[in-house]
Amino acid sequence: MDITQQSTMPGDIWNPDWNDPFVPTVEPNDAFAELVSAVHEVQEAFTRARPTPTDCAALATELRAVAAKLKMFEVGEDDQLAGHRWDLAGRGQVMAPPLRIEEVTATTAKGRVTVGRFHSGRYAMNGGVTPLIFDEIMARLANSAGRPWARTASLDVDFRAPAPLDVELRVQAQFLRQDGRKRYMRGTMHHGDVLVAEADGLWVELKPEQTRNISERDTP
Ligand SMILES: CCCCCCCC(=O)SCCNC(=O)CCNC(=O)[C@H](O)C(C)(C)COP(=O)(O)OP(=O)(O)OC[C@H]1O[C@@H](n2cnc3c(N)ncnc32)[C@H](O)[C@@H]1OP(=O)(O)O
Repeated sequence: MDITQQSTMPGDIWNPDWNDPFVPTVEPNDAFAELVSAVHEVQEAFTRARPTPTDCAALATELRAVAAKLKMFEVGEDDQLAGHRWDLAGRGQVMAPPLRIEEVTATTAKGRVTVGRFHSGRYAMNGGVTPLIFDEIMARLANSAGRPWARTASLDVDFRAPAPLDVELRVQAQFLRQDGRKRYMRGTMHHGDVLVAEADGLWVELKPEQTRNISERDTP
């Protein structure tokens, strides 16, 4: 796939016309999506395993061989695929929980996420993972509807109930108000009817000199 075309594809959430109905653009033979899925499988299998020392050594050698192969394709951050595939859950960023954002309006965003043991604290979602999910959905909303770029200035998360693993959680964000360059956002995460976490966040619109490193491909 030609990565230079990524920022203009219909499913690109930063596209200025993106308030049109969201159409995921995963292609039938999407090899990069396959690779992301394979990395996720490694992460989950690694987390669940208790290999012997001999097997650890052999596996480390195999994984280093994979890393060496990937290094042959290294590009600059603007050109990498990970994090730039807006149509994939988690944007193809393998550290991120696989949040699938399903709907964004000018004032609301909705998504779903299921995490496994890789993102576990102890029989529940790790407390550092929940803010990752809120940051992702609230940042998308903060930067939607053609608004100029803003970065997260503060994110305050309240953990109301353990967030279970291996089941779907619903995540929502709401644009509360704008005050000059400040955009106030609110987020909630539910398992069924149970509120598992909620968040308040502040996004601050960037001044021109603060957008120097933002690539053309990421500009709404
Ligand atoms: C590549 C682009 C990606 C963009 C989306 C990706 C989402 C992200 O994950 S961003 C990564 C995490 N966030 C960051 O790295 C941001 C780091 N921080 C910064 O860059 C700066 O502090 C930044 C831009 C947020 C604000 O700095 P600056 O522009 O100098 O703000 P400043 O003029 O001091 O303050 C503006 C207003 O915001 C308020 N404010 C700023 N920070 C805070 C804060 N943490 N808490 C409360 N209020 C704050 C100020 O009080 C001020 O309010 P008022 O206008 O009423 O006086």
